[in-house]
Amino acid sequence: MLIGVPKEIKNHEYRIGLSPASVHELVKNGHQVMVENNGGAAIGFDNTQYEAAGAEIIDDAKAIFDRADMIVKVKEPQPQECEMLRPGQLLFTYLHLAPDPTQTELLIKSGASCVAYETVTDNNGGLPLLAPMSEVAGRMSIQAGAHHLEKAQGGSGVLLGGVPGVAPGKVTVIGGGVVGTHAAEMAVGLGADVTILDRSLPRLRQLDEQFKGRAKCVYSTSHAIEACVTDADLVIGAVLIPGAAAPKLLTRDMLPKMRPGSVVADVAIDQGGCFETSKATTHAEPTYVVDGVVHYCVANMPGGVARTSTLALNNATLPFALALANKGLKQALADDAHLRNGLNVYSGMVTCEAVCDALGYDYVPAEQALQE
Ligand SMILES: NC(=O)C1=CN([C@@H]2O[C@H](COP(=O)(O)OP(=O)(O)OC[C@H]3O[C@@H](n4cnc5c(N)ncnc54)[C@H](O)[C@@H]3O)[C@@H](O)[C@H]2O)C=CC1
Ligand SMILES: CC(=O)C(=O)O
Ligand SMILES: [Mg+2]
Repeated sequence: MLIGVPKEIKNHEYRIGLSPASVHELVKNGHQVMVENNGGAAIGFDNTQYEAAGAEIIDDAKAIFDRADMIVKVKEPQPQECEMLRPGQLLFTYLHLAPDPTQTELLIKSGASCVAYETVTDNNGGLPLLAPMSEVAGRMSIQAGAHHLEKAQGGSGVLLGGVPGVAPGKVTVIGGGVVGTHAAEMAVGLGADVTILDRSLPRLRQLDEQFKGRAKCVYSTSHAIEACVTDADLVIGAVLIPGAAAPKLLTRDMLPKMRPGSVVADVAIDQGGCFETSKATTHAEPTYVVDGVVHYCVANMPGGVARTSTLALNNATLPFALALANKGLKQALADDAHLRNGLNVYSGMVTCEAVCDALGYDYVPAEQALQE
């Protein structure tokens, strides 16, 4: 198969779909890989490393989109990238379609087959291609939150760990999945006073076992969320209903009850955000203020630590990229129900039920779409 890896074009996005090691693996399996000129240069993967791994360096994205059977990316395709996709071409990347009607429409129009990292599943009920970036974003959210609590950044001037004689800052984490757990571990590590809310009792039991009293584990109701949020210095939004738009759990009326300069970091922003007042921001301008509360809503947080993130993402995506390249889309999806769950758009049909629910499309199950 001829595989194309364009350079990412989203604001401050320095990750790349395939690392040199992944290219080497695909080439060893008999495939050809095209990488855009300097696609990984910003994170120390220069053209010579890709060439040594067997890739061909291509000057512009258009030539890659024109020729490749499969495009491997990181972020959802931007409008100009969607325009370059063509019928039958395979796109393997994050999509986050439920909150994004424009991208969904463009992918339907393209006729391409679009497999979304974030809806591929595993045997344990997890999302193996989302997990590595959730680990990164969860850990980063505390770093970002601590930074924006500083006065010079518009924050309240609270040090999360406190000092002897001064109580630590309070961190509320809404959603105790991968993002939430990694956020809580970092916050606990800094010495903060941490509360995690989740609506899954089995998950709360696991968290209780893991944190052994170092974090409070609370059942998520709107009443509990309001009590924890209004007492917090830093709130992390980390809920997910796979494929679907995030529920709005932190509502606008709670903001005036928070201490001015408190920070809310909505990691779930790529699914539309779980705070009513969230709107996506970029690494260049990560925050804005509503009712005195600093909002951090960067939709591609792992792009900020792009080298670590590219390596972590490739560890998870490579086996699936290999399966798609070795077997072709139809056979790879027929053989693996978990990978099949990643198919969101196929030949103009929307094959992810949660996306159809959010955007009003007729749902065509992947099995049915693939037969047409
Ligand atoms: N902004 C960014 O750069 C990044 C964003 N993300 C996003 O972060 C979000 C969370 O991802 P993961 O932690 O991997 O998901 P996950 O599936 O591991 O965890 C989500 C948790 O939310 C809980 N939950 C659902 N409804 C809830 C409610 N009403 N109250 C409390 N908890 C509730 C679930 O029980 C689950 O434990 C996703 O939207 C993901 O796309 C992930 C990586 C990077
Ligand atoms: C998960 C995601 O959207 C990201 O890593 O940017
Ligand atoms: Mg994202």
